[in-house]
Amino acid sequence: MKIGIVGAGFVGSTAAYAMVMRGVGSEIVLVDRNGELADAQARDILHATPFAYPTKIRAGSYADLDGAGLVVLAAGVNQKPGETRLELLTRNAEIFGGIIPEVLKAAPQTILLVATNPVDVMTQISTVIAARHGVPTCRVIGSGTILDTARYRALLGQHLGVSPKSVHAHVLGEHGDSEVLHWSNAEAGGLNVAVVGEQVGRPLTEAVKARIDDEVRCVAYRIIKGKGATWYGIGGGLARLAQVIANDERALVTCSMLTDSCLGVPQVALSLPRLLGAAGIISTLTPELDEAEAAALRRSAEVLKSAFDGVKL
Ligand SMILES: NC(=O)C1=CN([C@@H]2O[C@H](COP(=O)(O)OP(=O)(O)OC[C@H]3O[C@@H](n4cnc5c(N)ncnc54)[C@H](O)[C@@H]3O)[C@@H](O)[C@H]2O)C=CC1
Ligand SMILES: CC(=O)C(=O)O
Repeated sequence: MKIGIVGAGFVGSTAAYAMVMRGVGSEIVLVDRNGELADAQARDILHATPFAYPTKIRAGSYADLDGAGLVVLAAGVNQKPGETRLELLTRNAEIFGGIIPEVLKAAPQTILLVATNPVDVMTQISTVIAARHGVPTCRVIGSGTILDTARYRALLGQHLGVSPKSVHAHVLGEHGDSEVLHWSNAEAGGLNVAVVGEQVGRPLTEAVKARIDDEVRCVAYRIIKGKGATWYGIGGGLARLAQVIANDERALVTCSMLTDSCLGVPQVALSLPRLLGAAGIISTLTPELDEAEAAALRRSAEVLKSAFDGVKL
């Protein structure tokens, strides 16, 4: 599959690198308004191909996205220290208004995978713009909480002393401050993580749960304070989503998509467990939530809906 990446900064270039290291895609084209940057990133990543997979990678223009089955959108501004994702909205919405028609002119059949923040609202904006070009909703995907879910699994695995790959736990709702860690259904080895914690002698006390919640929800602010931006986690997550699509895996992932109704909130893009394959999102699962989780998810949906409703399109 040919993959395009628009935005060759930290996120776009790391996604390309992670795809090459995983052998995802036969050809990758990097597009950026800073052509020199895109070219430099492509050349640097090309030099890693002998250690990974023989992916063809180069910089190009929008026209070079012709035939791409997937285009990752990672262009736009990122957060400065202390800034929330939602504060990026006006600037990035304007940028997407210019980018998406160009992408779809070259690759009308492509799946769009949005990474730019605030990713859920940007996914909803992309869905509206893409629909004007005949693209169905299921082909506009936001990376959503793929990253937060990875953070959650990594921290749970670290606490329990088990591989994060054996931990099945999800973050739902916004990729951002109002996100919801789904504790009541988090499991490892077929058991609830609370039971696993007791059995391995590493109980998930309220204090431990609060620490994990805070780290998942707030770690991006800490990383941005320390190194200016985040890129490895999301780069890995975007490569994984691209792999699922390229291989038609029908994997269940938490990612964002415009959703008809979430707990009574209509027409909102947010993350839920979604079945993903070559045609995009095939279906959505309704999670079993306790009362507090359901209330938190509804609040998260309301935050996103009200942010989207404030956008002029
Ligand atoms: N969804 C997620 O989990 C995550 C999302 N992000 C978001 O990803 C986005 C990109 O972040 P970084 O890569 O760190 O930023 P960056 O500044 O390193 O890269 C952004 C790139 O977009 C390019 N660009 C800007 N306007 C453009 C246009 N009109 N056409 C083509 N290219 C354009 C810039 O030249 C720049 O190279 C931000 O919105 C950031 O908040 C970052 C981390 C995680
Ligand atoms: C920046 C961002 O969205 C993250 O690392 O979660």
